[in-house]
Amino acid sequence: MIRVLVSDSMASEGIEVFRKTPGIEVDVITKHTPEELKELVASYDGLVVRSASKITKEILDSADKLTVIGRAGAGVDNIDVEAASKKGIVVMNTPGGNTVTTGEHAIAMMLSLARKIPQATASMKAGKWEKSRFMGNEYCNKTLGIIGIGRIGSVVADRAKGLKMNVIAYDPFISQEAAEKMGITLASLDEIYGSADFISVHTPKNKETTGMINAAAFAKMKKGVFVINCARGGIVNEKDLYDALVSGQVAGAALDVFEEEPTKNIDLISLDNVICTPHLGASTDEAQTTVAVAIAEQMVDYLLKGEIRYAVNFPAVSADLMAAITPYLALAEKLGKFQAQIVSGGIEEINIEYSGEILKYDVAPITIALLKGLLTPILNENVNYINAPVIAKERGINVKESRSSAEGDYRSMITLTLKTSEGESITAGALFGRRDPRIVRINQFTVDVIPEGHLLMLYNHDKPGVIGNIGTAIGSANINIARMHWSRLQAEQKAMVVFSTDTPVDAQLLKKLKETPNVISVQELDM
Ligand SMILES: NC(=O)C1=CN([C@@H]2O[C@H](COP(=O)(O)OP(=O)(O)OC[C@H]3O[C@@H](n4cnc5c(N)ncnc54)[C@H](O)[C@@H]3O)[C@@H](O)[C@H]2O)C=CC1
Ligand SMILES: O=C(O)CCC(=O)C(=O)O
Repeated sequence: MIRVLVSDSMASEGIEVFRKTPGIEVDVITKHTPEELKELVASYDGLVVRSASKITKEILDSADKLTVIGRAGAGVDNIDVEAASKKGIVVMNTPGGNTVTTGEHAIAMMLSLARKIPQATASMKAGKWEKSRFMGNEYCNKTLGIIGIGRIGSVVADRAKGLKMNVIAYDPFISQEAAEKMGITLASLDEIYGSADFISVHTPKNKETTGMINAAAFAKMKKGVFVINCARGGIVNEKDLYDALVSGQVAGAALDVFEEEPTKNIDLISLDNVICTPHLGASTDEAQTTVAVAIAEQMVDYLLKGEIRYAVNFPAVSADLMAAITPYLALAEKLGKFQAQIVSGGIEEINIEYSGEILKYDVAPITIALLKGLLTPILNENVNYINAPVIAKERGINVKESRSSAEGDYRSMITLTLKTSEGESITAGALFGRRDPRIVRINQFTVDVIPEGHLLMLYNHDKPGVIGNIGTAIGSANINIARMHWSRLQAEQKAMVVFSTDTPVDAQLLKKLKETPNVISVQELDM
């Protein structure tokens, strides 16, 4: 039975998806300390979180069964994705499922902030009628500066335009053309700071954005600016924000997210000009149902069929793309596995050259399959599509992809060049009949080897009688030869032969083959 743990509160519709799937058992345990969670995850195959559970490396250390973590939402900064990848765990999220809801929350926060609605509500509930205390500001014709114009940022921009605001945005990863399509003017950060009356942050939290809105940024902003953060705590430095709010440089702040959650920064949230919500950006019935069902369906498909959708640590592969590239994935994995067994020395660089029809597709997953095949025979650890690139990086292996438009003998070809501490070695693979993997080149030799089962590869001097002697030795060891392919370099008087045998070759026969006259080297390969 496949076991899934839901460790944060999640809409019942999502839990139902797991419950009604035969072969899957789901537990919902939302109250736990980090130590308890660490103990819990050890016995589950899948884990669903929102933002409350912090999935650290320490927690993952005990997660030996875990193959997938699903985030019912967008941000995965509460998950140590690198540690998960290293363990071969897929991390998936549901981008888009709560976009509109969170964009609406940012707008609601902006409107409430400038019209002091929460403060006025609290005052009235305290029995007061303080009409002159809560003088507000109009939005019409004011400038809204959006930092990060992705999914949520663009919803905010769209709604703000409806409020007749002048919208400008900073996002180094969005082209002018894409911004124009959204009807938004791109600006530099300094231009935003210098001209915006409202600034709303919608970037992910990462090394570049952490602390991005700090004292230096506040100093550049227009005096009396309003700041809204419904993205992630820590993008706006809370200490610097406090100072800017107290000095009046910032007229007000609307915060949904905090450096620490639940926040202990009571000084900040107690300020009169701060309004706040406890990370409610995505909290609508609609969004929670959507993300819960989406993540449960994605996880079920992964756990039962190995289908990967919206993984943050694996390239996006649609069902159509997957169907088209599956034979290439198999070929790349075989090629990597073959090459790993014939090279010697520590691998320093891998160069993968793609040519032919394969170039129609995104080759990123094919490269990962090749790395998986290559690293599997070399390492004791369990290598999969998720951790293969991480392991290669950790081992200092430089992975290069290139594309060749040269017309070759095959519809598609993958050529793998390995640079090791002992030299360079090249193999190439192609598909036979568009489906069946073949090794078509081993260094200077042109071959046609089916990379399957037990292979025995011999280099020899190109002299009469060698193949006969080898065949006799194999036959006398009672090993049946299923296939045989040989190739020669006439000018160099060298040849190679690859046998496919029904059973593995033992050490005694290997020794005997190595001692056979004119045999240069012998290698057995397990495919
Ligand atoms: N408060 C809440 O409940 C929720 C918060 N979020 C948060 O909202 C944020 C945005 O989410 P989405 O729009 O879905 O993400 P997205 O990935 O669609 O958009 C993020 C945008 O930020 C831009 N960006 C990245 N680095 C930047 C930088 N240094 N400067 C300026 N722009 C930069 C990217 O190019 C991208 O366009 C994330 O932090 C996410 O975690 C998301 C959902 C709910
Ligand atoms: O699950 C939640 O309530 C928070 C959503 C969120 O922050 C996200 O999706 O990034």
